[in-house]
Amino acid sequence: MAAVNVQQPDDDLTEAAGSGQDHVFHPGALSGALGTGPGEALIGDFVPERITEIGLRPGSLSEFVGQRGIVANLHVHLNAAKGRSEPPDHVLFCGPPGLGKTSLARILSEELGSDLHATSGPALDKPRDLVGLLTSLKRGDVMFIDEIHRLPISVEEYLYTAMEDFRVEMTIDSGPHARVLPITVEPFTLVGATTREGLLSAPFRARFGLVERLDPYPASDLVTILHRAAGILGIGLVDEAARLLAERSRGTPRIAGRFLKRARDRAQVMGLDTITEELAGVTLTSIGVDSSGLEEMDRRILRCLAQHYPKPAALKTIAAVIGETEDTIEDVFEPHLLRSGFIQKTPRGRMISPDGFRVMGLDAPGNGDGTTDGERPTPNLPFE
Ligand SMILES: Nc1ncnc2c1ncn2[C@@H]1O[C@H](COP(=O)(O)OP(=O)(O)OP(=O)(O)O)[C@@H](O)[C@H]1O
Ligand SMILES: [Mg+2]
Repeated sequence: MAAVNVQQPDDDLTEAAGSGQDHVFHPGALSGALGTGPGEALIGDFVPERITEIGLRPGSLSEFVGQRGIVANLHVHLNAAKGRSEPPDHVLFCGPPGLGKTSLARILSEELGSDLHATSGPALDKPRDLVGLLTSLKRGDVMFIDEIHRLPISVEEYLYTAMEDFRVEMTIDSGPHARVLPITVEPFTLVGATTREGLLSAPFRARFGLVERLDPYPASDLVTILHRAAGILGIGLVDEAARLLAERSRGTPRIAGRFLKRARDRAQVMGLDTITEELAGVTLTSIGVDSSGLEEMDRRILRCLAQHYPKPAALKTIAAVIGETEDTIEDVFEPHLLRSGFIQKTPRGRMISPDGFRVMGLDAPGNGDGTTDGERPTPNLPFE
């Protein structure tokens, strides 16, 4: 079993293992520690939430549901690299939060039978922070950098020679005594994950042999993911309930998993061993998810845009009004609102669409088609 070496605290792993930095995590230890196989946790057993999150992660490419094009590409590339006894090319996973980028990075190292060294862009402040990480890599290991778009430019440039030539240079001393020490790095695979591909510089992006973009999942894939997760959590889930939860999950497995866990809570306190459609519906209502899959924050954004109408609202304004960061609005909330056609991006800011007014139960002012005289929203621009 491959080990996971978390150089910097990584959400679920360090929390679940209750340790800090430089932790080597063996995925197989989880079920051992719990005294159950991953599918054997019963309702009422003490299974901390973050641990169940790890258990829900698909462990191999064959367990990874959906994103068929990406899975097929990874299969071909991994097998070809294994056949040549070479580490695979560097891989970049791009896409909105919760679609499976981290899961794929872990799967990659599992499939290679190599160790995963995980860190994140903001944790690497200076090139020096990279040296220890790079020199600890063994041949064929996977170095995973989450939020890679947040790497400082000096660290990014330092990575270039490591990625291309498997060597780096370290300057020792300063002034007239300064010496440059060349350091060789074992051939490795860098896996980067980003929710903001557009923020990566072109030379950096060009150094990844594979750039894979994850798309939101169709409801049918989410139904499969939910049934698998329900099996792991040890709760029954009728098909209609799975469909309802899937349809409200904005194409995102993480959200589907969250809804499932809330429905399981409700089933548990009611003494039920199966999530029915009715129970799923009550759960969604209780956590503020409406029939269009909108949550409270989405509604706040739409309310803010409706108040500005017919003027577009700048991202900064929306952030101030709803009390969220601009990044979170762009990464987490906006993609779904844009995809559903509830908002539009214009060159001067965001605008609510006629469908946006409708979903909020408001009358669209103006010409009835979302425009007022002299004001015509431009079509949605592609995601950044
Ligand atoms: N294809 C899939 N099949 C089954 N479960 C999945 C799949 N993709 C994601 N998940 C589940 O969704 C959760 C979130 O996935 P993951 O952490 O890999 O997303 P991410 O893209 O790295 O998100 P972020 O950008 O926020 O880091 C995981 O716990 C995993 O259980
Ligand atoms: Mg992630």
